Amino acid sequence: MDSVVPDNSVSTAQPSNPVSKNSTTSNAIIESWDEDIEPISRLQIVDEDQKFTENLPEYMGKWGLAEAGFNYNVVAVFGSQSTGKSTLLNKLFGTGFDVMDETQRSQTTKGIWISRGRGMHVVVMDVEGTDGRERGEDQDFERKSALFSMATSEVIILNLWEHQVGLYHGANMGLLKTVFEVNLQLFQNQKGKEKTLILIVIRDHVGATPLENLSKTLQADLEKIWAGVSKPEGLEDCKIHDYFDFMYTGLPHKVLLPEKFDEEVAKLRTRFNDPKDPNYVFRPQYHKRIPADGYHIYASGIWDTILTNKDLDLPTQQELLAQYRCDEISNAAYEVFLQQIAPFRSPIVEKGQTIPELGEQLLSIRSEALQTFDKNASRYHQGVYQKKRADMLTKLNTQLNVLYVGQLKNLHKKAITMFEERLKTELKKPSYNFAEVVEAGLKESNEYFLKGAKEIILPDTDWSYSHEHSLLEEEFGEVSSRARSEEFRKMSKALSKQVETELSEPVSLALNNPKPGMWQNIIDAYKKTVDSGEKVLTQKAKSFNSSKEELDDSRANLKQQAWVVLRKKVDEELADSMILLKLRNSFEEKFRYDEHGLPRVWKPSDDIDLHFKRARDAALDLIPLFAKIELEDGSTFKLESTEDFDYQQSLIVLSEAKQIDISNRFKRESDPFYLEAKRSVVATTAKIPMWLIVVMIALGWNEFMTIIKSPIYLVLFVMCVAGGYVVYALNLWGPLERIISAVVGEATRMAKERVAEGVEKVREQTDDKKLTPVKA
Ligand SMILES: Nc1nc2c(ncn2[C@@H]2O[C@H](COP(=O)(O)OP(=O)(O)OP(=O)(O)O)[C@@H](O)[C@H]2O)c(=O)[nH]1
Repeated sequence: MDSVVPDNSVSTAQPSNPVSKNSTTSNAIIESWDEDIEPISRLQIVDEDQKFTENLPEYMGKWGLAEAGFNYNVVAVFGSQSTGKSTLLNKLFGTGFDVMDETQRSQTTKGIWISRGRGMHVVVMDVEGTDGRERGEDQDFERKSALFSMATSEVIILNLWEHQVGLYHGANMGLLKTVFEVNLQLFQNQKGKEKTLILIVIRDHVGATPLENLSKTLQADLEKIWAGVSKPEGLEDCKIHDYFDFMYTGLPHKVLLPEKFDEEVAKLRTRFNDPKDPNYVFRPQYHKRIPADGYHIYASGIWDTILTNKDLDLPTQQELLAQYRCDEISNAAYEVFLQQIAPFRSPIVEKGQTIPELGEQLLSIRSEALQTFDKNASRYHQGVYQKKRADMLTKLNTQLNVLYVGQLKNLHKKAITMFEERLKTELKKPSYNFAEVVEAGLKESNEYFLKGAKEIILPDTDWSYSHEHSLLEEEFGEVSSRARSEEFRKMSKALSKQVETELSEPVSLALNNPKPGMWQNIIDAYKKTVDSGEKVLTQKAKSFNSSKEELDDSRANLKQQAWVVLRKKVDEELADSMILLKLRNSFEEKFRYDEHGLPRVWKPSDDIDLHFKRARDAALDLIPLFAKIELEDGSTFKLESTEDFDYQQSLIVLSEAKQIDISNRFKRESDPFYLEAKRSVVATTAKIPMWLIVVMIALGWNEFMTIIKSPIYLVLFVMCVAGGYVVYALNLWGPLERIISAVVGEATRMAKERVAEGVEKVREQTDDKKLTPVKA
């Protein structure tokens, strides 16, 4: 169980101004601690059961040392039991270690205690005395605590009475042997690199033997002990000074000369807190280079290793500590890093947005995470730190890579959309050069992508956008070729329309005036149209950056398209009804009109049969002319067939069966003309015969002569004729007719009334007669 002495005044116990290793503080001139000041809190880090405390991190924080980095030192005290170790530490550092009650004279310090020096960044360790009286002959804990102190402290205070000097056992030479041995075990591979300072404090130094003499005696003893220490292989010749520096000091009797004692202790304190003191003990070469924030892990790790009796090898321990702490620091920085990049994930990965200056922001977040890591982890074992840093960088980059890939994809999509929209807008404009539009669009979108992609390539990554860029370029190609096809399609459509317009009239004219050179005229019109179409095509093809093959294909396509349009027009013009109309027109022209184009009036003398036959044959002769598109000499226009276009077949306009059908239908249609012609001859022949006219003149001669001879009749006749002429000339037959009918109607009505009145009168008279009584 950890036992901790309660400290109710931690704040007063804490230094208000942490002392820098390189600065002299007011503590340097403090001669003794005010007895009333609350001692600094202390902690038993290893208890009687050899269990390591779990409260060290808490106490390190409480003492204000957790964030001290390397700016702290560790001192431990060794010595026999009840030699005033705790007293000395309390006086020197203002700590509150238990001091033996004078009356009891029993061991007070059990296990290992730790506290902080007042006003100093010093961890003070009070180690159980090594007398063995309380523990019997069990040297186990002595060795373990020596190992622990040596592994964690820079300065070891070796406390001994003056009268013990020169006595092997009395001066704790056995303990020193242990110290030397464990030191060799711990630092065997670091000869000369890390030294430990042993400050030998001779207590109750009365001064009869000068300190110099005492130190010489002690030094000689130490060399002797060193010689007797069994050394590892390869280190047989190593010297004590390869591993240790020694300092000696004496202190007067505390009980007999308390003031002198306090004075000397105050002087001694400057060695611990005044770097300018020539005997300053915390020289950099003694520092164990354990960052303060990792001290608790290191210390507990050392103790665990000691307990399990494994070989305690400090470099390995330092590496282990570095690994543990670097992981801890890395994880903490990584958590913050994850929180910082979280807001980017949704817009990039889920919403497909691009974030401007993403690279800069990600780099800043990554740098911050690395800086946090570097700040705390760089103090640890360099090999481990560098490796962990590389690991962390990889871990950070893995997370950032998701955003990088997402942003790259979104840039890709946006570049394509940008390109498509630009094409769409530019190609809508009235005059444009396709190749120029495509080139400008490509340049703009490509630059956009490259700018964004370069921006998000972070240093210290193997990221590359070349694959995505090549995919983008492929897609650009597809988009532009789609746009080109679309433009080609539009152009072909426009050309087809143009061809249709240009061909429509000549085809219609030629087919409505059928004659042997008809098809030649149509082909000529076709060639002319195709020529002008080809000119447009060639001009546009330049703008499309078309290859020669593409242009040739387009030309062939144009010819074919134009031919299809032509055939369509021919089919329209030579549909059944149209062809019959054309035949009838031709027939009527020859049959119903004479050579001067005047309508023919058939006379009995005319040979209707012959005329009819000629006209009909001429019309029927047109059927084979219409039936096939061929030139006058029987040859055909040359055009290449393709898979879906059979040119030879397209030359046939009317099949054999169709020709027969049209021929029969026409014959039936033409028959009524023959009959009509015949009837019109009969009608002309059925006129009033001459003799009848002569008879009529002979019979009416007397009346005619009467009118001529009588002036009244003549005048009346002339007036009637003139009146008739006026009515005819002024077109007054209608009104005259209405007047006459109105007059006749009125006259009839009046006549009817008169008749009715007459009848009424007659009836009344009849009735009167009936009513008159007969005079008897
Ligand atoms: N003669 C003498 N006695 C001292 C001196 N310093 C302390 N003492 C007394 O020695 C006794 C033991 O003191 P501690 O400080 O408890 O000694 P310690 O070495 O810490 O004892 P443990 O922790 O039990 O090993 C106490 O009664 C002190 O008063 C000194 O300089 N000279």
